[in-house]
Amino acid sequence: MELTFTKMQGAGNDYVYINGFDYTITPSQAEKLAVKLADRHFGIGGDGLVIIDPSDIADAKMRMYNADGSEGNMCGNAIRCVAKYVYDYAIAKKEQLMIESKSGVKPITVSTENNQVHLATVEMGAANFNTPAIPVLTEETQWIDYSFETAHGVYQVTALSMGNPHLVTFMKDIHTLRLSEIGPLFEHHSAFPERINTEFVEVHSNQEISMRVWERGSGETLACGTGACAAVAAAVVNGYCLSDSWVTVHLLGGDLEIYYSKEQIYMKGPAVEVFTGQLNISL
Ligand SMILES: N[C@H](CCC[C@H](N)C(=O)O)C(=O)O
Repeated sequence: MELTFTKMQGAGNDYVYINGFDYTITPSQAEKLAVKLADRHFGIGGDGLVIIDPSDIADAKMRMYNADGSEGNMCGNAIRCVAKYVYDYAIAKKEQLMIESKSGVKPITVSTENNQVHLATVEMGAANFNTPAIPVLTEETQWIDYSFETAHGVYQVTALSMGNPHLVTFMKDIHTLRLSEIGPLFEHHSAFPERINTEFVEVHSNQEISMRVWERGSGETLACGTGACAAVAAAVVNGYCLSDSWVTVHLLGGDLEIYYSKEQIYMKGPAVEVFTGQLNISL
């Protein structure tokens, strides 16, 4: 099957995008395709695969798959790129877009230059700290500054959902972390029946943090949009950052701006097309 794809990245979190308006790809095909195309040696290379489908309730629908083929419910960096694709390729040439995801419809405002999107602001919804909603298997109703035991020692963690599961821990220096060793201990821990995305955060001020992320199904990525929202939400409830103000999040792949309130989180960041291509693939 001849497939046209588009490679896009948001703060270095890169995915292969396929236009589902042109191709019908079943969930099981998408899971296999994600593993094949995400491979950085034998495929196109990326943190996963995103399929941009028609939607009955929004301008388009995002289906996101991690590099291991597992489907994620929401992806912040990818949804900005989906909005870019929908605008740039005239699926919906509007600066206020609605993009459907598995965790609801997200309103997105795009900023354009030369008739192309370069920046997008997403209404990400509210953080949910209730452990059953994340999910976390525990007697506790919330894990905020919770002492969490791993094979690598005890970490003070905060758990929350941004439509996908996140665990946030704060530390003095994130750059000496051996993430490939400790990331899987969190991702595959028995407390997380659906696994989990984990953010390791260094606080610089009440409006500036840095973070690294170990993503469920993709390993360490250069950025994670839902993860940046989770990091700021956890920083606010733990008293490190200000509520109702913008916080700059420095990630390995670039910066995201996050505005936290109890009711709504906004994420602002870049959306970049890297290249397009064709490939022949058997589904
Ligand atoms: N990179 C994405 C998050 C992917 C989450 C995925 N790893 C999962 O929840 O399974 C983001 O920018 O929000």
